[in-house]
Amino acid sequence: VVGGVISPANFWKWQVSLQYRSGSRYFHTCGGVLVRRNWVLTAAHCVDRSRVYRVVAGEHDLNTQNCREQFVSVRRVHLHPGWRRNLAIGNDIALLHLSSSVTLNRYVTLATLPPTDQVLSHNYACVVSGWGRTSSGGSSSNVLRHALLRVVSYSMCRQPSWWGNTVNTNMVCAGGNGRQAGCQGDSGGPLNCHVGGRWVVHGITSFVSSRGCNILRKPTVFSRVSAHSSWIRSLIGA
Ligand SMILES: C[C@H](NC(=O)[C@H](CCCC[NH3+])NC(=O)C(F)(F)F)C(=O)Nc1ccc(C(F)(F)F)cc1
Repeated sequence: VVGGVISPANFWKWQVSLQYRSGSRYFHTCGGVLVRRNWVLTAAHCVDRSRVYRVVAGEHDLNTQNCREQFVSVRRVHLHPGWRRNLAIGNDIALLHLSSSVTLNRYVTLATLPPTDQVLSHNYACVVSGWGRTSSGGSSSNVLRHALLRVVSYSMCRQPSWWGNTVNTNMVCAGGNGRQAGCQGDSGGPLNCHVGGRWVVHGITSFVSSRGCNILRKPTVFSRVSAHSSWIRSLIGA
């Protein structure tokens, strides 16, 4: 996250770290969102390589361990059937079936998902969270960070000087002010929006400009969760 702050520990209780094994160690590669005790929502581009994955719930500082973290392996990766490995086509979303269920407690809770096809209006204030880079081309963060990003309407996001036809209606654009942004390593994590008195995950972090993360008029682009309700429900139930 670029232009953000360090999150209070375990504030985003549905945020998980998605990690892959290399040798005998695991490395953070993406964020994820806990949607059931044994299901995690993430970005398809995070998991479309055959690797051994695990998720860590209750995580804050990737470099320290306390009693709050829960480490769970991934039993099966379900890529969205419409994922074509082209960010512009979209469907950059996947569900991870965990090998066991995490324990819900004061550090780990389930995300609230939006009603089908709910679209937030232009300028609605949301928050992106993650352990990704803190500047374009910079290093990632050991501690969870977040930044305020305002929703950019689809009509504005689709303007030629913005994202043009790289974005479609199954995506949410947010930010683009040249200061705050998601960045590499935040992929798969949540766009958290406070709606009706509670935090709701409206987006799954998908892409930023290849010219940099916090580029003016290139908002961070998220898979719109409310566009994928039926697919999500078909796997995790109502
Ligand atoms: C460097 C930049 N990285 C990204 O946007 C990566 C996803 C990369 C997946 C493939 N390895 N996502 C992020 O950095 C995220 F954290 F913001 F989500 C990028 O590739 N941007 C990009 C590439 C292609 C297109 C498209 F083809 F759709 F025009 C749009 C953006």
